[in-house]
Amino acid sequence: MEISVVSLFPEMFAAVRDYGVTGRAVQNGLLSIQCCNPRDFTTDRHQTVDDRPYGGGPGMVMKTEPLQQAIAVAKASVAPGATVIYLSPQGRQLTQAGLAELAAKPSLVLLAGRYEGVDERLIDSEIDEEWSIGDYVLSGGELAAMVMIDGLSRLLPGVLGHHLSAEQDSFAEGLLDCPHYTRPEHFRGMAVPGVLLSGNHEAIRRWRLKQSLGRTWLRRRDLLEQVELSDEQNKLLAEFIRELDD
Ligand SMILES: NC(=O)c1ccc(NCc2ccccc2N2CCOCC2)nc1
Repeated sequence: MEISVVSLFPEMFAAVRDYGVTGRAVQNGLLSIQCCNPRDFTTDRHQTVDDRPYGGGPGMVMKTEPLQQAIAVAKASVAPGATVIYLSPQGRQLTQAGLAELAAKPSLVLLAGRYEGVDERLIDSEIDEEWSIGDYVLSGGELAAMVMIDGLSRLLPGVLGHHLSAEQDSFAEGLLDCPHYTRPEHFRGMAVPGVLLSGNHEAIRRWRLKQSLGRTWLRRRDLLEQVELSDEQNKLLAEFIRELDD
């Protein structure tokens, strides 16, 4: 997957390009992340990328010319047919399903806005999709772009070592994750659930599924309503709920 980001702060993207799962994906050639800075496309002495808003009001708006030139260069630096995405609070809410859609695309250009945002005419003429990582306001689109990059890169073939962890990613099934444990076996007087020490992989699979179902029921009933449960899942959830009263 080729990604080119348009941002006034390209150095920020070291956080995904140089570390962890995404950093390894870049090293293995499974992901490429390039940056294009609109400031490099200014012609005035002050390298102006923003201007006062028509209609008055606080803050500044990002100018169209530097952005359109940066977007043109960004599109030219990735495979043709790139989807141009704008990260903003006004966008479509990003979910695991949305990430799966994005991970299937050959290339992306991500526009990270600053100031109070971008001239609407730039959005109308250059942006294919507007996405939001959640209902909150950030100082810029860079962190939202990195959240999207991280989430979709985990879905690229070959990025996660044991593919199972992506499949077992309970969020991929629409459920919350089960609890996890590692050594020591006793910590502050708390033991590890016995089933996890049993070596009985089928019992462990059922226990983990039951925990995912139960946690989703307790913490995110809204997610559970979107999931079609199998007979086994319904049975395990009923057991979990019954055991709550014990
Ligand atoms: N939820 C998200 O995905 C998200 C994304 C970006 C973002 N901020 C950059 C931004 C981008 C577009 C429009 C306005 C703004 N803002 C600029 C700073 O002032 C507030 C408005 N915030 C939250």
